[in-house]
Amino acid sequence: MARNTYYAPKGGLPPQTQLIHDRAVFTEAYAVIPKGVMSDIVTSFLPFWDETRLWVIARPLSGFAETFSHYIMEVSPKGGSDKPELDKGAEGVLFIVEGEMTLTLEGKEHHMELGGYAYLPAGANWSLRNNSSEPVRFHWLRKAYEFVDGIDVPEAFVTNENDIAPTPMPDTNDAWATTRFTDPTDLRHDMHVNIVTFQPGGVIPFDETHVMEHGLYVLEGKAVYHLNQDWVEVEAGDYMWLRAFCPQACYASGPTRFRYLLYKDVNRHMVLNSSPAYRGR
Ligand SMILES: NC(=O)N[C@H](N)C(=O)O
Repeated sequence: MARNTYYAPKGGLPPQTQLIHDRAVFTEAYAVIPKGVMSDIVTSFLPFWDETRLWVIARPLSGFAETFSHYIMEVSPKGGSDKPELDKGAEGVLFIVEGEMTLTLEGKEHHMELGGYAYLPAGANWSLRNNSSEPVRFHWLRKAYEFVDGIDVPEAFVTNENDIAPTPMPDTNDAWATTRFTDPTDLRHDMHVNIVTFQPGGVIPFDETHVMEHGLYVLEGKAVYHLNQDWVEVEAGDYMWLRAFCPQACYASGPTRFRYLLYKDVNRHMVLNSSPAYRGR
């Protein structure tokens, strides 16, 4: 009689549930990085950050299209950085999802906790420390700021999402609203990082198809998202990354509200191939 052969590697196979639920997708139009794959084996580290690890969930890829990078940072007690950003041309947003930390920005200390949001203009002078006894987890979105002659660089600010009233989308019975951290008509800003909230059953009822790229990190709830030609189920902890013009719609499919942190690039000309900037690409 044939004997059984065991192929399982020493560490064991992933549990069956994980195989079923991991829904990672990478296409030319979009990517989905489910929370299940943001595990210990895909962490990164950064120069001049102590007691810190991170998950890089978006980065510029082709040099033509993707404008931003997005990290999930985890800073252990006493960790942080006195030299966090090495690129003087990079602006950033920090958004706290767990724990607390001290941000020193242009010489002023800010205690930041859940829902805390900081805008860091290109060239800002900042450092960060976790003085608490628990890890702090936050999102860090970065983009090369597109300077424009005659337009000032926006000033730094620190706030909390709870201090900002969401703006409802017209004609949605408040089922769809956006917490805006910057004024959409303020042309100093070339990126927006907002929070979009749907009440259960709320929808984006048509395929939005637009020039802005997106990074969407699901903060709460569940939904079915239409991405290009596919319907994808997403829930809290999942990430989606959409290239320019990727058609997108959704409906909030769970019993609780569905919310995500949304990156988009805004308010700037496209680089044309007649431009000297193009030749560097
Ligand atoms: N997928 C989205 O939430 N898109 C937004 N309506 C937006 O483009 O601002």
